[in-house]
Amino acid sequence: MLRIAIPNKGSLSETAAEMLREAGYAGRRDPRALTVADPLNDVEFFYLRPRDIATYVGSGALDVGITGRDLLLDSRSPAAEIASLDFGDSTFRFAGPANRFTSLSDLEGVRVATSYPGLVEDFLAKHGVTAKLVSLDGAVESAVKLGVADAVADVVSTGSTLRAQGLEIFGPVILESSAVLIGARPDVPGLSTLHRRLQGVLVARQYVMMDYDLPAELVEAAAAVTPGLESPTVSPLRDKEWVAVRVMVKRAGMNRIMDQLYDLGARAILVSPIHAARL
Ligand SMILES: Nc1ncnc2c1ncn2[C@@H]1O[C@H](COP(=O)(O)OP(=O)(O)OP(=O)(O)O)[C@@H](O)[C@H]1O
Ligand SMILES: O=P(O)(O)OC[C@H]1O[C@H](OP(=O)(O)OP(=O)(O)O)[C@H](O)[C@@H]1O
Ligand SMILES: [Mg+2]
Repeated sequence: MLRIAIPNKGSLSETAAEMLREAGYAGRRDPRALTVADPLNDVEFFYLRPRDIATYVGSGALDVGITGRDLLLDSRSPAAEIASLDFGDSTFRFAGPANRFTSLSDLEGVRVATSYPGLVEDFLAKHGVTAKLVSLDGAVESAVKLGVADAVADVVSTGSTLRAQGLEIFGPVILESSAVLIGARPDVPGLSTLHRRLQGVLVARQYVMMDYDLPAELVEAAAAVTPGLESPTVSPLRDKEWVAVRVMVKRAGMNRIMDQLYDLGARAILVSPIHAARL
């Protein structure tokens, strides 16, 4: 039985639960439940604070988990990232009062508030800067105005929280984060199935199926536009001069590709969603 840690609340919880549901796993009926058994899939879910998930997985108490890359690094847990899950994107940055700081070295000896002290300490140490970290639980953007710190290091999504507190980003990007699947033992039974299922959900979200009809002599030119993952499926049509092509394309670029195919001579270009996939 694979024991899986997933966020019980916060920014990552809803999408993580949705991905697992799309991957065919059982979810919570009671939103306050801390565990859910899914014997049909031979897994058990543990709903935990995202900040604690790397600790549980790193200690071996649980096999795998879904958390943020920033939270994983901050925890200094020995758990490793297995795959990025393409949601919960954020950037981790330094910020300070407008015009006060320009580069990382300006942080030398300065008070920096953060709720990710492990992550920030490791980053500063790597760059040879010694700052005084002020560890806070959240709302760190208020720390400067309230006088407990000179700068902050925090998760930035839209940047509106920083702006509202009169702070500006400076210095290098500390980390580009996203939700990740983590584990401590790559060979744990059941992990490869979970990983493949989650990848199937990502593929179903990122790709669409494209069908089109094409004069047979244009197959090579069309394959250059839509190479597919392995190779496009080309089927004969009743009219021997035409073929039907079926191929997966990235959802994000599909309209540009349809235009290119149309210009090339393809007709009846149809797009349909992929509901599930195993590649
Ligand atoms: N706008 C955002 N605000 C906070 N965290 C975000 C945001 N977007 C993505 N994340 C990611 O979500 C994870 C933090 O989730 P977590 O549940 O710990 O904090 P939270 O959503 O801020 O909830 P809370 O503040 O109630 O603890 C991190 O990996 C972070 O990078
Ligand atoms: O760039 P933005 O779109 O403004 O988002 C980033 C802010 O959102 C999060 O705060 P949250 O609401 O989770 O509160 P917290 O600081 O108490 O965790 C994060 O800690 C930042 O403060
Ligand atoms: Mg928060």
